[in-house]
Amino acid sequence: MHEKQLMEKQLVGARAAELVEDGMVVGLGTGSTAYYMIQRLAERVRAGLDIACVATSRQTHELAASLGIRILDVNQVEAIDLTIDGADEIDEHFNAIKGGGGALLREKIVASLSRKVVIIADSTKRVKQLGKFPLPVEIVAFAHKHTLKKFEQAGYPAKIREKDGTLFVTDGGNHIVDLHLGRIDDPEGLAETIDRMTGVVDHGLFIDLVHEVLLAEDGDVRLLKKTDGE
Ligand SMILES: O=C(CO)[C@H](O)[C@H](O)COP(=O)(O)O
Repeated sequence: MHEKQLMEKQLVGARAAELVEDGMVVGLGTGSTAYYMIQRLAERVRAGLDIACVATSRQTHELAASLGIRILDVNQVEAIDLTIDGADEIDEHFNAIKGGGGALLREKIVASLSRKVVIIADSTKRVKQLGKFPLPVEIVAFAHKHTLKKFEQAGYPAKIREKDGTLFVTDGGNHIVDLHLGRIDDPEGLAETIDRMTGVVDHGLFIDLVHEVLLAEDGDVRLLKKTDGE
């Protein structure tokens, strides 16, 4: 990772933690940008901020709990006031690709339960068109080779994700297929097509789930709102 990108992640992560208010139920995202948000949030909790959080991955749960942040099971909360999460790509319509870290399913569930979703992004994440970043799709382990083949037969260059020489396993016990599409002309249509495929649990296309983007750019942070026509 370039130094500039790292600094932007730190900057935007720390700034995002300031969006959290006393009494909120907060959804904590996953990834390196979320890491910096959680670090700053923990400082605020130690200084007296009273919040409860739900985590989008085991990794985030462990990190936040180790820093003294109160984590609830998602079934214990009625709703989530604010979720702050990273993204692999975010376009002008606030559609995103997520799941680079393999947490897309819980991330999408938590986002769908949230009153407000804010994506925290370094400047490399903002794109005109989605698709350069491989689109992660979570598939069940059963018959995964056949599901992979179906993606290829449908014309989507697909690669099953591996980690340390074995298949990557998500928090839900599933596998991930990364679709190397290059560009996605119709995110909504693609999302519907993938949703219909047997063996698919969910995919990393986040359509109409994001309300705001906190974007690091030129050494500063800008809050973009969907109502701005973004
Ligand atoms: O979707 C995610 C994990 O599943 C992450 O939010 C996404 O990969 C961005 O990660 P990072 O902040 O490390 O660039």
